[in-house]
Amino acid sequence: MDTERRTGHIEIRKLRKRYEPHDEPAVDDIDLTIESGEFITLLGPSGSGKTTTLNMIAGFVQPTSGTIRLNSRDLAEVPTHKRNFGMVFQNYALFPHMTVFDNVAYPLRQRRLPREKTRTLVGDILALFGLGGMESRKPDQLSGGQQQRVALARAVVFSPAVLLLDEPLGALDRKLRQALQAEVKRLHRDLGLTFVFVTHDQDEAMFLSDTVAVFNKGRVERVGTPGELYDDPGTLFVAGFLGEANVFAGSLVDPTTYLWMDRKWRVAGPPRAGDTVLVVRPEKVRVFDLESVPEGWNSTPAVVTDRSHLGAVCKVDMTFPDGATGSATMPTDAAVTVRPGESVLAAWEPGAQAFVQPERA
Ligand SMILES: Nc1ncnc2c1ncn2[C@@H]1O[C@H](COP(=O)(O)OP(=O)(O)OP(=O)(O)O)[C@@H](O)[C@H]1O
Repeated sequence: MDTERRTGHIEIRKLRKRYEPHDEPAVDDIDLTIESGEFITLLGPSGSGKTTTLNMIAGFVQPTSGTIRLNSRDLAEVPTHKRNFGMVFQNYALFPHMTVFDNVAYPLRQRRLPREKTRTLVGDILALFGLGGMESRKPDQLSGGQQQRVALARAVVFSPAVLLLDEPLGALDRKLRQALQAEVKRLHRDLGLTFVFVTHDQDEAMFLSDTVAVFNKGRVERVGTPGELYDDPGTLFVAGFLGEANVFAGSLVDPTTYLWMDRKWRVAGPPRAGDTVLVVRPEKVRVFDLESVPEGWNSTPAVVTDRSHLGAVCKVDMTFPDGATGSATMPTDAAVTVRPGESVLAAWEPGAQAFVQPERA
């Protein structure tokens, strides 16, 4: 079987990159399996090693050690142009002197496809991207969004095994970015191709991906579906990077009781070993008058510092007795009447809290 024609299944094992002369590796022994046809996003802050990882998959950067396999084949000796990967980057990198048609036809001509076949494939893919009728324009006669559509069309026209995307929408304004996100998602559904997408934008990652791999300081801190990572982030870093979290660092006194300051809270399910920090998402927190918390809920006193109307939701910012800040969000019509300066009880159901590992040094 011609393995390179299949949609790509990628296996990354003990992959490491250390750039000379730095001591700290940019990518530190990561393991990651990318399923065939999956949309995976490498998400993390600037400098966490996402682009280095993508560039090692692409073949632009030589790993210091470790292996990358595509459909079981070790890519160590396979040069970039033989990996059969489509690529899209933030800066469109279209050929400025070529027309839209020639830009998109370029990878097919390189592969010496017959002229008629090239014409058909380019026509089909331009239609898919809503670029019909623009064949003879040059890139500088297109908007930013259209240029990025051409770049996407060029990256998938030759049916690659995998599409690699490095912050492809980073240069676009918010509205356009959202429109293109929807197109990228549709494209993935239509093509059934493996997508590996790099971003530092958590909302973009959550919206697009089947699976998110969260990078922190050169390591993959956690891998899961957006829902899994949000509800059970596993580490304090992931809890804070994917959404907001109220953080309480106390201790488990017995399997059903968590002690924080002088508060004793109920534990719904026993935490995993090492998961010592309790986190609660703001939308799980409700704010009550003192002494009126529902039976069985966990609660802490708090002082309201701000209340803001965010359209669909209302956000209440608070300070807790340990001096930490936190928040609660609730539907605007939940009739919250609290005012800054007021003392309240912030409360949640035990099932709504999660336990995570503290931040690693
Ligand atoms: N060519 C290079 N030479 C030396 N150091 C590099 C090189 N490329 C990246 N680095 C360093 O490796 C680390 C990881 O960078 P990388 O670009 O992979 O991170 P990233 O998560 O993609 O961040 P960003 O979103 O800012 O690109 C950083 O500390 C960076 O400074």
